[in-house]
Amino acid sequence: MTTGRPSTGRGGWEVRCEGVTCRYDGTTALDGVDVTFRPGVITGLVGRNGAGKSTLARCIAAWERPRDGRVLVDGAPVWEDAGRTSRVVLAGTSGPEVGDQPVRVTLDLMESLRPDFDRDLFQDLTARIGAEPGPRPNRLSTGQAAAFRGALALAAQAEVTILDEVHLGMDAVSRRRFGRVLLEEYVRRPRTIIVSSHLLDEVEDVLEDVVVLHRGRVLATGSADELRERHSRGRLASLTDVLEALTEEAR
Ligand SMILES: Nc1ncnc2c1ncn2[C@@H]1O[C@H](COP(=O)(O)OP(=O)(O)OP(=O)(O)O)[C@@H](O)[C@H]1O
Repeated sequence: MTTGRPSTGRGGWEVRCEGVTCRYDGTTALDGVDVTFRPGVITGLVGRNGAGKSTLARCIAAWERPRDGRVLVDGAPVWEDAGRTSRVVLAGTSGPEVGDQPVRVTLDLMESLRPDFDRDLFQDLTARIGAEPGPRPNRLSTGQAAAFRGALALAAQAEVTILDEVHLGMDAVSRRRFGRVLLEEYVRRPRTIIVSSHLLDEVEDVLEDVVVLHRGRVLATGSADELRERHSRGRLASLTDVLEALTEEAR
């Protein structure tokens, strides 16, 4: 797609980053990032601490405007395009919840901002993950809040869904259930999913593509299987092995 009008297909939208550069007072968080996330594919955005993953996630979701370059979602710039921003959802370590208000206020907000947000699906997802939403979001523990945000993001049924360390704080059972629910929802309604997590061993099985960031630059992209095979020495490499090898080479 190259027109300004978003496509209405249900398979998820392509995300293309062209020369995306972001700086914070002397720190270059992203340095000319050129990368494409394929539509309808689950891609892992991986990298060591400070690599720029969260900054890239925020640029894709139009929470942050790159100093240079641009992010194209479904072929057109995402920045200040409500038809696109409403269909790119980012769940991270902070979220859209209205902490000190009853949960229904957050659900009302999601319904007004996200065209395909489904309240019943949200309730169903929290039950499947085993995370009761509680009376108010600010009374949730770290892990409960993470599961709450993950369920909100999936219930938005957005064409582009970004999960940035959404697993952080979830206990092992919640992480396993969330992973299962993520796949079930993806199969039920395919969309473009970008997953950033340091728990690579736990998420790597669901990743089809991988983008490796290092010091604000793209070190490698490709299918997860290709990258694992390329870095295998006698035994099949894990994504942690791939990340270690690539970032050592780049030192
Ligand atoms: N608001 C900010 N102000 C100043 N520097 C920032 C800010 N946000 C990020 N940075 C810097 O930008 C760089 C990239 O940070 P970012 O959070 O995107 O990395 P990350 O890959 O998500 O890291 P982690 O895996 O540790 O969460 C880091 O050097 C970080 O210190």
